[in-house]
Amino acid sequence: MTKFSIVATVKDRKLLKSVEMMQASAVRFNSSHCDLGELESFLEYYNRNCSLPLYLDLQGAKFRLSRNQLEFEIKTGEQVILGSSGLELKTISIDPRALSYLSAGMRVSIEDGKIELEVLKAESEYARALVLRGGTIRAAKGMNISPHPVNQIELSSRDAEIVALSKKYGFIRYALSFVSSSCEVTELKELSQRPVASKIERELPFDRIEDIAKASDEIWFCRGDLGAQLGTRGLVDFYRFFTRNIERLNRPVLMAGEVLEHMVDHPCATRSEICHLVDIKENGYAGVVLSNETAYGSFPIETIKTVLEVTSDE
Ligand SMILES: Nc1ncnc2c1ncn2[C@@H]1O[C@H](COP(=O)(O)OP(=O)(O)OP(=O)(O)O)[C@@H](O)[C@H]1O
Ligand SMILES: CC(=O)C(=O)O
Repeated sequence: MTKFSIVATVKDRKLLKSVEMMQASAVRFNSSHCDLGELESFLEYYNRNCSLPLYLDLQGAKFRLSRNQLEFEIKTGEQVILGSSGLELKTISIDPRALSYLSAGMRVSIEDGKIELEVLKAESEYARALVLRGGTIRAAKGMNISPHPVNQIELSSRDAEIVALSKKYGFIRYALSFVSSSCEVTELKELSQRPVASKIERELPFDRIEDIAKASDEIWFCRGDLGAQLGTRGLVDFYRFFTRNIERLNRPVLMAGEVLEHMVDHPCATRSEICHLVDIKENGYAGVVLSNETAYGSFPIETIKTVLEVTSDE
């Protein structure tokens, strides 16, 4: 029987040795959180020091706040600016592609729904929004409007540059965010000649997901963004339908997003997390992708240990 995969996200080189010693199956590094120079030096180090496969996560069609965004708190009930303006309000610097889609009344979610805004007024350079649920604004965090308005048909120039600098490494594979068609995946595979995991992060007709799977080596079911796109009930309905049809995809499918989220700041998982983890395995998922738990959580090694303990066949 194939081993249940554990992909551990890291944000720098510090955890690599321990992740390898814990027998994780692969490492994930998100290219959206660093500049190309930092990425190159991380890859050089990885090449010399880690023998696990490395998924390089590409932004694809996903919207994010700017990497230069300053950190600050926003409070429920206050107004903020999205984009840039001279108004005396806190300014959240968003993906320029997103601005043209904003209109009054639209909901904007930041960091998988931790922060919620409602657009009050949209201009060409900026939008004014009311904070419905406050929190801390941080650089490069994901942003969602639903339904996601961008269907990418080719790689962005930044993603193509990342592929050009990374594909020489034999340990590299790619995880492509917000995929909506098989042609994006085919382009990436042809350009890189490397395996590609397609991240399902928005609702798509199942036959489209089947097409994407045919072009991909692996599928990741990404609950963080799916939850922001679909809301609670929508996520549950999509998850149930997807899971019942998982065998039709004929590819390994990994579960990503809040797998053992409680362990970001607690040494143990909740009972419901561990029971759900074993259900995921029974339902045909081939593994999990750990995100916050290993990227910045306080108990990364304990998290990997817990997944091993719950999912091992012995
Ligand atoms: N290279 C990095 N540098 C700094 N912080 C990072 C880096 N990689 C991850 N992080 C931090 O860890 C968090 C989790 O990383 P991860 O890539 O799983 O999340 P994400 O930004 O929500 O993207 P995705 O939705 O693609 O998972 C990030 O939001 C960020 O705060
Ligand atoms: C992992 C990821 O991208 C998500 O859960 O949205």
